[in-house]
Amino acid sequence: MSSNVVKAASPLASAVTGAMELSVAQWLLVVCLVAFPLLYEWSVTFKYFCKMAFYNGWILTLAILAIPICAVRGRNVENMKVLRFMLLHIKYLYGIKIEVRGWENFNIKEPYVVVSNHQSSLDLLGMMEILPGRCVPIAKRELMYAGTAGLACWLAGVIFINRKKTDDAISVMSEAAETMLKEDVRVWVFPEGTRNHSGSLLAFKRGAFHLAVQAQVPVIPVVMSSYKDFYCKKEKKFTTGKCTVRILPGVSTRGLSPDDVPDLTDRVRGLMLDAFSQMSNERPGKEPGGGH
Ligand SMILES: CCCCCCCCCCCCCCC(=O)SCCNC(=O)CCNC(=O)[C@H](O)C(C)(C)COP(=O)(O)OP(=O)(O)OC[C@H]1O[C@@H](n2cnc3c(N)ncnc32)[C@H](O)[C@@H]1OP(=O)(O)O
Ligand SMILES: CCCCCCCC/C=C\CCCCCCCC(=O)OC[C@@H](O)COP(=O)(O)O
Repeated sequence: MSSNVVKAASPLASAVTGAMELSVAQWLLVVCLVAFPLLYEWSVTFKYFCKMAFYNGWILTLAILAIPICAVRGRNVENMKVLRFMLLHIKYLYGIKIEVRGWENFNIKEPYVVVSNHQSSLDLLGMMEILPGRCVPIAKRELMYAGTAGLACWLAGVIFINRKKTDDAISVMSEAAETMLKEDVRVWVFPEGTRNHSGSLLAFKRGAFHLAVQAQVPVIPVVMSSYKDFYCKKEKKFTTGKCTVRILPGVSTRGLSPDDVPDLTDRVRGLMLDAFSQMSNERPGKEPGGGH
């Protein structure tokens, strides 16, 4: 009988002895492996930071793969297709369903300027979902220095502007107007100029509209519905959810001059604001037309 007790106790004893032999680093690893999933499930804030860190980290990692592929062609807007292809799956990783409406409005052969609202870096998902061929975004210069992502963007022909130097930004955009026509390129601009998660649209900067008038090409407004139901930076909330992307009919600039830019800007912003409000009223749990 005593030998049975010894037999039964020995695995336990060896487990206890084994545990006592763990180094501090191994203990820390065990604690982290247990604590991480618990914290992830219990803390909305912890989940938010993990998801955002992975989002940025994953993009930086994917860019490592994209760089050699893009480098073969050199700096070329066709490389944007490579970035798009590499980023398209991210919505599945995050359980974000994207519904697109108005595809037909992109059926224009000539170049155009796309203008869209800018809520967060998550806009990249909606943008990649619908990015037309030969279309490059205008981005703040700081993004060029975002490690591998910056280099990938540069190789894909992203147009960088220095927001602190208006004259420089304007001359880069004037060059872009020429490039659009000479090289059949479309340009994507966030006319709010900065991320805005206020639930409305900021005043629009006029650069995108000057660009369209200078090149005499249409402006195509794109509106991404509010992320409020699944993402909120202030509340540190990031769950799964649905986003609707609406491509609105193009607005012609034919015959317009720089004097018409303020009016054009207001008109396009008005159209986008209407669409944004309408889409906000269609949010799950809300009756279309304003009910709660
Ligand atoms: C595998 C993975 C790899 C990684 C992949 C990652 C891909 C990422 C790509 C996504 C990138 C997204 C990046 C988003 C951003 O960075 S948003 C921030 C940058 N974008 C903008 O700022 C665009 C909008 N800004 C403008 O258009 C501004 O007008 C700007 C030109 C920048 C100037 O701004 P500012 O200094 O604030 O001045 P104003 O807007 O007040 O303008 C001053 C007056 O100048 C007139 N103006 C403006 N532009 C022009 C022009 N082109 N020609 C002539 N005149 C112009 C403007 O009308 C003002 O005059 P008035 O007041 O009207 O008299
Ligand atoms: C070695 C350096 C490493 C730096 C790491 C930087 C981390 C960045 C990592 C990945 C980049 C992800 C690309 C996301 C693209 C979205 C760009 C974006 O949303 O920019 C914000 C800009 O529109 C407005 O900026 P502000 O709201 O004015 O601010």
